[in-house]
Amino acid sequence: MTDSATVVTGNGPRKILSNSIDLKPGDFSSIPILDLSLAFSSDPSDRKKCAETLFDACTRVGFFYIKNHNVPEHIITECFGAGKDFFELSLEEKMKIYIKDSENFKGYTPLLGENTDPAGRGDLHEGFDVGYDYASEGDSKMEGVNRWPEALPTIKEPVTAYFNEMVKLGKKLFQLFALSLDLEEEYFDTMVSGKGGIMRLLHYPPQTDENLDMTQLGIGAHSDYECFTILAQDDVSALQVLNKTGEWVAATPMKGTFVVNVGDSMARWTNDMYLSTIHRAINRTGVRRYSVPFFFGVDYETTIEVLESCVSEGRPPKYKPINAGDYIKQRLNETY
Ligand SMILES: O=C(O)CCC(=O)C(=O)O
Ligand SMILES: [Fe+2]
Repeated sequence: MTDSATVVTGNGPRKILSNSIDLKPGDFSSIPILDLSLAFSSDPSDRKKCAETLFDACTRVGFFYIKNHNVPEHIITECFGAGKDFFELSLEEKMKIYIKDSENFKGYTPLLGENTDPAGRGDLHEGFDVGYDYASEGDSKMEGVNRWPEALPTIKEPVTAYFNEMVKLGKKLFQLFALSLDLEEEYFDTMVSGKGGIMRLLHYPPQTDENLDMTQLGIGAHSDYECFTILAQDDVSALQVLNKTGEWVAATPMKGTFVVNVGDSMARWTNDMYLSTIHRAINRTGVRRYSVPFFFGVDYETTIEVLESCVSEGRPPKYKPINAGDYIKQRLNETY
């Protein structure tokens, strides 16, 4: 195994310095925490202060925790419960809604069914993908209904409730991103109906040291495609974030928080001022791990173009305008 590797991102290949399994402190050795109670304050100067912390986190790390996010605890617990029940179904039941039988990337991905890192042998997780639930109408690029397991219809309600909470929270975060970029707080409002959200229930079985191999991780090194991801994790540690010196930093689960990270689409909007940081997950704990990432982006008809506030003489636009739907669909096609 060489010490460096190349990770394919939505914005081109990126060389990473360290391909080792070890965790070490590097240029950032911890992930900042954002207190969202300031973002919910009626005082604009509180919201601006929160946006400044977000700016620091996005330009320096690309990852941050959020606390005081206002998502009711029971909605999160019930969604994790639905995930556990789903993954306990037989493979035969789960394969009835196999993601590759769907034209719009909804349904089940079995173990090793996905290969986040093209150099890897497949990811050691299984997943269930859910999107905005609207009947086929209009010409949106990712239109379509969700696919629920016939044998477990009860999961629809808690999963949908969680999805709707994430849309609410995501819209709030978009306002904070706008403020942090010196835009009107409402700048993204008309572009984020929630239809550009993708949610995944994930299950990572434990990996023992004997079968641990750099070509087969829980999820291989990658960047996310959308604007940002809101991740709920249980209390089992697995997520690691790559810093600029090539070292992996653990995003240890913290009670009452979500982990948020910048994705490739936001990197484009911001001319790479905001970092779409590479990350991976390895579950070496000996117990099962469950997580729920929610990838939030602008509606698929939106044009993603470098924001004026992120361009200067010394920093000309690095990216051409691109249609959000085409961009995301292309990335999903590369993964599945
Ligand atoms: O499960 C995790 O901790 C991370 C998942 C992730 O990075 C992804 O699905 O893109
Ligand atoms: Fe990710």
